[in-house]
Amino acid sequence: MNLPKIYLDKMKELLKDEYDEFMNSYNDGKIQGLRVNTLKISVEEFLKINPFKLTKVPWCETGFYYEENERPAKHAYYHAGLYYIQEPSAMLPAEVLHVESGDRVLDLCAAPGGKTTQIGAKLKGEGILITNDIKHSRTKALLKNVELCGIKNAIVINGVIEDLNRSCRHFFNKVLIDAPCSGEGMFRKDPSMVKSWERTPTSEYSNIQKDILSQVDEVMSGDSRLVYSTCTFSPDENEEIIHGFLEENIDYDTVEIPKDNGLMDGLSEFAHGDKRVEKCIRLWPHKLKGEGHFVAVLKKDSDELSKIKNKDKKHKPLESFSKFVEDNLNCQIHGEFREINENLYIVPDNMPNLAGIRVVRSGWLLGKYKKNRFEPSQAFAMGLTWKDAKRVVNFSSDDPNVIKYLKGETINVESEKGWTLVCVDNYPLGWAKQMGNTLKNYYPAPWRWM
Ligand SMILES: C[S@@+](CC[C@H](N)C(=O)[O-])C[C@H]1O[C@@H](n2cnc3c(N)ncnc32)[C@H](O)[C@@H]1O
Repeated sequence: MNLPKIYLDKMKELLKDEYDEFMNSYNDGKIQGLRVNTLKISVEEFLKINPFKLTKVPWCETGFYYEENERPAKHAYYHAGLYYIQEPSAMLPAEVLHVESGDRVLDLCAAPGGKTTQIGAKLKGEGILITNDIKHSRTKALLKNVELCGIKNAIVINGVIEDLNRSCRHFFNKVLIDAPCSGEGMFRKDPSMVKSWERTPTSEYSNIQKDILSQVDEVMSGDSRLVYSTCTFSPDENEEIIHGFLEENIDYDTVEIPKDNGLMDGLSEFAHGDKRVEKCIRLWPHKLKGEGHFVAVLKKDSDELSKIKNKDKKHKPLESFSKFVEDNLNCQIHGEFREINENLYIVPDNMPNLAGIRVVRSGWLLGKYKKNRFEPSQAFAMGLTWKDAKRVVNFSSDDPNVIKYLKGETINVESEKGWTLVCVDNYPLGWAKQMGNTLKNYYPAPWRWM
């Protein structure tokens, strides 16, 4: 691989006698992984039906390596949201955020949603996840991944941290900042990143990182955890940033994470000798099977209280939704219903007032009111199980009808008239409507198999 001299010199200074070992890692193949989505299936059940050759990622209980010749994104189980494809070192930040069901979590730099989908699974539908990206175009992929994985308690927004300072003051007990960075850990996986590295100095990223961190305390509750991560090796975007943050924020300290399986300490010599940064984690490609990452876990300890009151408002959905449930489902849908522009949602408990913020999605989108009818959404299908629907058409993963359905084509099968949940091996893919001998396809156009 052709790497810029200035980068190589920097790595020599950083790695000293490990430099050659690090450089040799560029000759290895890229490392690829998938993470089982436990909102849909347990790891144990997945391993029973798994069609790939997998080996365990040591630092993530749901993470697996797959072989270079496998194509898990082309399998029907991917389209049923049974797993998310994620580079293995990128699985660590959400693991060490220690999310528990019921937490109030912010994922600030979230698109396309690798860590958000991991956090969503850990919340198990309880609590709230506000997931944000500054780029509106990137929130589309984020939203799709939230829906595909069946996450019901996420609010997807498009903004910057200042937008949340008022509405979510001291609200979150877990915050992840997976910061924009110079991406030096991506060179092996995506050599085109080298060009963008050459165009943009690391100082441009470190300014953005400092700016984000200078405002994060406003949204953190008294007793809370902050994880900062990057996929770059550059200390000015890693240890130095954490050192600067700790100097400015006396309520915070770094948290020790057990470092086994090749996880290494942060480098204090590049942070004015600040020993606190040694508790940070470096994932080096020559020390473990991963492309590379930096992760800092910080704990805030102060007695600030969340300013958010629990609004105990219950809205009733319109009759046409109740009729849809009665006619088509075997289950009841519970939660706080909210109607926004003829769309019906269930919003997470304790949802803050996000007035003035560009909200892309407010929780679980159930569907749309069309005149006197209710039309269910794709997100609704992805948040159900096959047992919830009165009419199910179930294909096995090697049935050609699966691809036909994912391509948006009409399928010839006979079943009872009405809304039907189309499944692969009992895992929902989306809606169709049985009419005569055909299933009219409601798989959304932007999701279709190309
Ligand atoms: C490293 S990527 C995030 C990857 C993501 N966490 C994942 O796991 O899939 C960084 C993201 O931060 C976004 N970003 C850049 N500056 C930001 C800012 N000031 N506030 C919020 N997001 C920002 C970028 O658009 C980009 O999508």
